[in-house]
Amino acid sequence: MQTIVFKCGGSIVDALPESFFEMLGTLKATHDVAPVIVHGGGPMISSKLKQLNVTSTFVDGLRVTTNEVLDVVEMVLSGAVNKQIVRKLSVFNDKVVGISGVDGGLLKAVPVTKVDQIGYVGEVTDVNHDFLTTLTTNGYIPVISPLALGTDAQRYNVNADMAAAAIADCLSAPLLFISDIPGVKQDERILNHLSQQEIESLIEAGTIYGGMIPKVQSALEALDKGVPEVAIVSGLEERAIHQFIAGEAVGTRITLSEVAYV
Ligand SMILES: Nc1ncnc2c1ncn2[C@@H]1O[C@H](COP(=O)(O)OP(=O)(O)O)[C@@H](O)[C@H]1O
Ligand SMILES: CC(=O)N[C@@H](CCC(=O)OP(=O)(O)O)C(=O)O
Repeated sequence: MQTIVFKCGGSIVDALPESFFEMLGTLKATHDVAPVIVHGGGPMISSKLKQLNVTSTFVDGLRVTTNEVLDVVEMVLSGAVNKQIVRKLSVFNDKVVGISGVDGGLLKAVPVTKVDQIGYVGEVTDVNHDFLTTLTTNGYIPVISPLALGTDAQRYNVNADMAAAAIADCLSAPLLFISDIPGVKQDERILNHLSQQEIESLIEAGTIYGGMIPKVQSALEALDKGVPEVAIVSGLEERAIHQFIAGEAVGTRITLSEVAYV
């Protein structure tokens, strides 16, 4: 049985069709693939913060997270968004379990170091492999919200792309980023393939910006640690997800070095 990590971005969660949940919910039966789902919810957090009159800003695609912001992040991600995905998947599979990275010691984190004064933003240092594989080998589909535990019961807000990459690394599983765009674009053209060097120049040039920065950086980090395959696709392209499972070219495929795109 193969495991694949699917990261569902907050940008697309609400627009995902029923057929998407059916495909993921029946993946074990149809393809002998165990899905592990990691989700975001950035737009939903921003909208709840706005409603509560709490200001929040981003640095390089990461949300500056005060304790007040953290309360909202946890409420929205581990509450509303997580349970929405669990409910929609449960129509097609009884064994869907929604957890946050805080549960079962799933994700351990330390404060991020590459950005100053960003507050309670964590980077994952440890993933509980036993816990995850106990779930997947018993047929459960984990749906994971990206909060993590530090020392002294401190919670951290982890960018969902970074959490998904750490989980894919722990499971040595292919990683598919499901977003609201069909791939990384340059001048409105989708780039079918991106190497580390190309990514660095596109960030430098401002062509890759905002939430796409942690996505491509997490992809590179995952590949560097041995994750076999990483791609970015739109959640509205059902065929793309089937093609990824079949090992075919989809969306934007990311690799460390320049290789001929097959
Ligand atoms: N070069 C690029 N190509 C495509 N999208 C880009 C690019 N640079 C930045 N983006 C932005 O990244 C967004 C996807 O990242 P994000 O909003 O964080 O999505 P998700 O919720 O799926 O993690 C796109 O909707 C787009 O606004
Ligand atoms: C540190 C940080 O930025 N955390 C993210 C977590 C949610 C997320 O990553 O959601 P998307 O996948 O929809 O972007 C945030 O607070 O928005």
